[in-house]
Amino acid sequence: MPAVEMRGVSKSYRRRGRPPQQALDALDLVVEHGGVQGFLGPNGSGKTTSIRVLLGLIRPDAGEVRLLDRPVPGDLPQVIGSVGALVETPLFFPGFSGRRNLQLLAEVAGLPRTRVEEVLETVELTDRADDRFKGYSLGMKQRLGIAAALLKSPRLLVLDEPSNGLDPAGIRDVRELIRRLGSSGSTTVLLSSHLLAEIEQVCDRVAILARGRCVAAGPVREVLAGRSSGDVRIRVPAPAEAAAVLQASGWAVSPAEAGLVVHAVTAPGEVTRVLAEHGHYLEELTPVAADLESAFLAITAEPV
Ligand SMILES: Nc1ncnc2c1ncn2[C@@H]1O[C@H](COP(=O)(O)OP(=O)(O)OP(=O)(O)O)[C@@H](O)[C@H]1O
Repeated sequence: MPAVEMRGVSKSYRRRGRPPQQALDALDLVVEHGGVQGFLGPNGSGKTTSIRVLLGLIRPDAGEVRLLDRPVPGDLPQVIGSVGALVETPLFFPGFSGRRNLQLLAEVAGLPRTRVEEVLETVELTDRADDRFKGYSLGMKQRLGIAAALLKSPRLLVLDEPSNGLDPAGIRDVRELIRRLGSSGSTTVLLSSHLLAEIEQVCDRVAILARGRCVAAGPVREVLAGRSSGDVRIRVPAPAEAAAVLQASGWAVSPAEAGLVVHAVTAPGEVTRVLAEHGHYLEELTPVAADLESAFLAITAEPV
């Protein structure tokens, strides 16, 4: 049973004097339990809308949504207690300490104070827990927000662009925290981001959104490996001569560090054969993986 299932979910926003804006277009999305699932897409691709539909904050026009195996919004009351979310900058009392703010939330939720200490520990704010919230850095404020979302020991934690607006140290701390949460085994983390590096560093799996649709999904490595650039890097003892041989056989070749890159190769064995026929024996041949940036651009640019 997946943690999240969205099938054929559509949502348009009505706009005064203009045609409606289609934010989700028959979106299919499945998030399996455990680890960190990235939700990657350019601005306006529908990430926030999906999350708002998932949390029952807006109703979709069509489609089915299941959260922890319960239909949403129908069974939302039964399931929302197992979901923690940080969707906007959380509101805390600025003059109260981080600890006091969490204690108030815990009291409202009927949770023991020991839980406050546990989540402070998890987000590494114990040392600063008695300082006033208004004196916290943005990164600390964000980590306190994550602590608040963790109070209920959620099975699913939804974080919408948690690094937005943070300085590099804050970004690093939040990423480390998300990685730790994902590897704890008890919580599935759904992390939306438009930052490729963040997804690459933090996530186990990724779903890529473009124009309100999921255009690629799977383990981060597989989604990217499926987008190999078609280039191969080779090492030969005489690169200049080998390049001339390959060019004469119709390949585009460019020099690379310690060798050559042969472009748009469909059968690497052909490169080996042609070179061997001309007395050039390969020392190394490696496919060049598409870097994340170009894979992402290629995926989101494809017509769907
Ligand atoms: N309340 C709204 N009224 C009208 N259009 C909206 C509204 N909210 C979102 N949209 C539009 O729906 C589309 C999807 O927006 P959404 O915020 O879900 O995307 P996103 O991937 O989260 O982008 P971002 O990273 O910029 O927040 C965009 O074209 C956006 O302009």
